[in-house]
Amino acid sequence: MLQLKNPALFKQACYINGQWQDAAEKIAVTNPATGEIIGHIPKMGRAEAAKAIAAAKLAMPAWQKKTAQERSVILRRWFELILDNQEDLAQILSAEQGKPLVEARGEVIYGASFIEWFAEEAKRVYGDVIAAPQADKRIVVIKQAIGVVAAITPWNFPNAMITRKAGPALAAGCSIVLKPATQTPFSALALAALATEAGIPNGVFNVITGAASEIGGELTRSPDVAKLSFTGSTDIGKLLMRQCADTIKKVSLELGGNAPFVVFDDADLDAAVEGAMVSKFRNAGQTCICANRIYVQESVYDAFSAKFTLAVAKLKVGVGTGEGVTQGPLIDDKAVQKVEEHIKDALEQGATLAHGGKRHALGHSFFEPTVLLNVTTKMKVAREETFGPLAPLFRFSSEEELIQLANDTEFGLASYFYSRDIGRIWRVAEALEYGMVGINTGTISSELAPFGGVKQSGLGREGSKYGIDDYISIKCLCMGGIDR
Ligand SMILES: NC(=O)c1ccc[n+]([C@@H]2O[C@H](COP(=O)([O-])OP(=O)(O)OC[C@H]3O[C@@H](n4cnc5c(N)ncnc54)[C@H](O)[C@@H]3O)[C@@H](O)[C@H]2O)c1
Ligand SMILES: O=C[C@H](O)CS(=O)(=O)O
Repeated sequence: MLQLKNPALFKQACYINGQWQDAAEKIAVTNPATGEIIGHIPKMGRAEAAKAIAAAKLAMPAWQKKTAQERSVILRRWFELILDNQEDLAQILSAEQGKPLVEARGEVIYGASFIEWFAEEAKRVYGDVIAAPQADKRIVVIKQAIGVVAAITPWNFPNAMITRKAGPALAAGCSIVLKPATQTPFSALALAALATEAGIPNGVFNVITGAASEIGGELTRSPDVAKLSFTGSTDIGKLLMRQCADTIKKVSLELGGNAPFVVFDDADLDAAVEGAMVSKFRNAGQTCICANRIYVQESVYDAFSAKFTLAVAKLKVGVGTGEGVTQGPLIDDKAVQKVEEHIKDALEQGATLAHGGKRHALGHSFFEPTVLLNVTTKMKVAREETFGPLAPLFRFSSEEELIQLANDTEFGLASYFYSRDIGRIWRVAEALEYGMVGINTGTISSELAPFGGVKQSGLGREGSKYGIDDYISIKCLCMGGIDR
C-alpha cells in the first residue's frame, strides 16, 4: 500500500472543470513489480471527453487574458508545489510504472523543470514589427495562444511527459485536456491536484482517463480542439495524425526511436561504457531515446564488449523501493514477450549471448539485463524498437559504413557516438539523420534543449526556447491610412 505524506495526492477520479469525477465502470491499475492493485480509475469515454473539451473551451478566454506575468506566477507556484511533494510523487510514480525510486525522484525533478522553464518562457513570447512596403502602412506580428490543446501521453514517464506539454501550453495561455496512459494515471491526477492548489483555474487543466480510442476519437474529431500533442508509439501517432486531418489541427508528435550508439576506435572506452549503460538501461530500457543498436568499431569490439558486459552484470534488478535497485520491471508481460522475441530471433540467426537472456527469477515482468554479441542487420533488433533491457552489439569497419548502418531506419529520434577526433565529430554529427545527437555522452535530455525527432520519430520540439512555438498562433496586423 502507498504510504504518502499527503494522501490527498492519490486521486482515483478524473479532473474535469475543477471537479473530481468518477464513473460507474472502473479500470484497475496494478504495480508491475508486484502485480498488486494500487487503485482504480474511472473508465470514461467520448461523452466525458466532450464535456472536458467544453470546459476547456469555456475556461480558456479568461486564462488567455491573464498577462504572461500572471500565468508565470501561477506556474512557478505549481513548480514549487511539485518539488514540495517530490517524495509522494516519486512513490506514486514508482508504484504505477515500476522504475526504481531513485529514477522516479529524478523524473519528478525533470518534470518540474519544464514547469519552471515555461513559467519563464511565458514572458518571452515576442512579436515583430516589420518595415512596411508603403509609407501609409505599418506591419506588426503578434503571437497568441493557439486554442484548446489535447494531450495524450505514454506510460514510461508518467510525470515528465505531461509537464513537457502542460508547461508550454499553459504558459502560452491555452487550456488543456490530458489523457494519460491507462497504466500510469495517478501521476497525472496528482499533478492536477497540485495545479489546482497552485491557482490554475477550473477548466484550464483537465485530466480524463478511460477508453483510449474513444477519448482520443473525440479529442481528434472535435473542432473545438486546435492542437494535439501526442507522445507514444509511431503507429498510434500516425493514427491520431490522420484523425486530426478533418479539422486541420496543429499536431506535434514525439514517437518511437531506434537509437544507434556508436563506439569509434578513438573513443575513450571507459566513458563509452558509462554512456552506453545509462543510455541503454535507464528505466529498464523503456525510454524512446535508449540505445537500441550498439555499434563498435572492429579494432575495439572485444575490449568494449568485455568492459560493457562486466558493467551490465553489476546491475541490480528488483522492486523500485528496494535498496540499491537499478532495474525495475517492464511495464507488462507483452513488453517482456517483445524482448524475448528479439533475443530468440537474434540467437537463431547467429548472435551469441554474453549475459542475461531470460525472465528474471523475481517473476512478474522482471527481465535479466541482457547483452548479445555479433548481432547483424538481418536481425529484428536492428529494425525494431526493443523497449527493454537488451543491448545488441554490432561490429563495423569504417566511418562511411557506420553512417549507412546508423541511418538505415525509418526512425530518427536520438543517436549517440563516442570519438575524440574533432574532424570525425563534425562529419558524423552532420551525417546522422536524427533530431538529437549525443556526442561523448549518453544523457541528452533537459528542459533547456530541444527534444524531438525527424523521419517517423515525430514532428515538433519539446522543451527549450522552441517548445512554446507549438502552442502559439502567429497573427499579422497590417495597418493602412497612417498618413491620414
Ligand atoms: N518521443 C518521445 O518523446 C517518446 C517518449 C515516450 C515514449 N515514446 C514512445 O511511446 C511508445 C511506448 O509508449 P506507449 O506504449 O504508451 O505508446 P502507445 O502509443 O501505445 O500509447 C501512448 C498513449 O496513447 C494512448 N492511445 C493508445 N491507442 C490510442 C488510440 N487509438 N487513440 C487515442 N489514444 C491512444 C495510450 O493510452 C497512451 O496514453 C514507444 O514507442 C516509445 O518510443 C516516445
Ligand atoms: O521516453 C522518452 C522520454 O522523452 C525520454 S526523456 O525522459 O525525455 O529523456
